[in-house]
Amino acid sequence: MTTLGVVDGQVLRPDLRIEEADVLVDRESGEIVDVDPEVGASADETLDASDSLVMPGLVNAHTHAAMTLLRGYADDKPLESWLREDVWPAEAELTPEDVAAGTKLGMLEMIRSGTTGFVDMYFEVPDVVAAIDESGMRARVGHGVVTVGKDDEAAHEDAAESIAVAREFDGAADGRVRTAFMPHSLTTVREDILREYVPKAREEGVPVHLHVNETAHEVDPIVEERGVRPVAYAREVGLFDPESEERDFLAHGVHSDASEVEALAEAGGGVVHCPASNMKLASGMAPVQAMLDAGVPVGLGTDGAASNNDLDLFGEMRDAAMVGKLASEDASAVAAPDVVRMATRGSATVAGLPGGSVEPGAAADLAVVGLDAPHLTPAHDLVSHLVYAASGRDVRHTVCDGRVLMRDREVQTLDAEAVRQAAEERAFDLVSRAE
Ligand SMILES: N[C@@H](CCSC[C@H]1O[C@@H](n2cnc3c(=O)[nH]cnc32)[C@H](O)[C@@H]1O)C(=O)O
Ligand SMILES: [Zn+2]
Repeated sequence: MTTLGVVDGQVLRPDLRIEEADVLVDRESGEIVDVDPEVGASADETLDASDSLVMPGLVNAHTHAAMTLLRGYADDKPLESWLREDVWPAEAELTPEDVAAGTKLGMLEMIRSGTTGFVDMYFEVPDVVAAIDESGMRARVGHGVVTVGKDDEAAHEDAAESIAVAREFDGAADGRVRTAFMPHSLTTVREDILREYVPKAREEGVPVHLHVNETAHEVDPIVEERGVRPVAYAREVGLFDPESEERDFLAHGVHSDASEVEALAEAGGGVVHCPASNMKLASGMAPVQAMLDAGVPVGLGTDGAASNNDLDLFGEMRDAAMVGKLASEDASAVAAPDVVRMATRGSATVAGLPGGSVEPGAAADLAVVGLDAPHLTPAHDLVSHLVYAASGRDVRHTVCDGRVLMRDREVQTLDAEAVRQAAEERAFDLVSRAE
């Protein structure tokens, strides 16, 4: 066994207590071996965590990583016109090389801000997987299916591709890549396609991930046409099936009513809360406290960088706490400990990825947050600081699967300058083709 010791720090334990301890990691298995004072000093490789907090690596449970290329390209519009007028026309011009460059930029940003795992819905999945392999991160990926505006043959092709890439890449990058079938949403994918392909996802043993109840425009047509709410309709086509071994999970769930929250809790369906995107597109405020109270598994996601506009989960934690209180009209709602759980174990659970807790036997996915900064002084309560005062820029080191991805704010696996330059050139070229 070759070991990594994260030494001399304070450690955020699964019950959210803070302990002074080292974290000892087996680099080969990628697991945490021990969490105890002094156990890291004699490790083969060490990371200094003095004046720092060692916490689980954050998990971004819903994003479109390559959309970093469209960061700041079209702002201040609601979802439907933003997608149809700006985003989809630009995405129609994307090449596999563009997607690889955008995904790398997104991962660079995530590693720098302490994120070790993410869920990605996009296209050109083989190129996305190759980029993930290189970065050392962990992810659940899928090909997003849209059938609006497509003829029968093209709709089937798109859905079949989503199933095919889910089959091919599950377990790639030494097991760090998992997959899902990813229909875009209940209103952008036809019913017959859902009914035919959800069972195929079951046969492959992969979960289903999609956008649900993001805006009122996604609810009304379903209620009008079918007389049932979107989550009930989703269950009719085979989603969120409690008998299935895989946990299906939805992004947003903003306009979920009490019956839908209850149904998700009962079925074990996961929700990825994306507060910044929901505020920026004025989609609404998700009933997150009600979901937590009902026992729905809730994780946290940034959504794409074009509707956020960054991939920093620390900002997302702050937004989740703030908008959660506003939505509940209750300052005690969506409290800091709930939010930290959401961004770590909650997201890992919903996404079905390892990680999310610092304890022996858990995946060695870690973020080390520097505490010697004015905005983190005094340290009355570090859980509070993580949510209300810290930002991704405070992260010093990032570890995933036992491997150091960032040491002393230098990313080790990707060439930061080259990634930034390539993404910028490709982004400018992309939008000039789209105009
Ligand atoms: N194969 C599909 C691509 C779907 S990928 C996932 C899609 O989600 C879109 N997207 C990004 N953010 C959001 C959001 O907040 N709500 C809904 N869709 C989004 C994104 O632009 C991308 O087109 C096609 O041919 O168009
Ligand atoms: Zn999305």
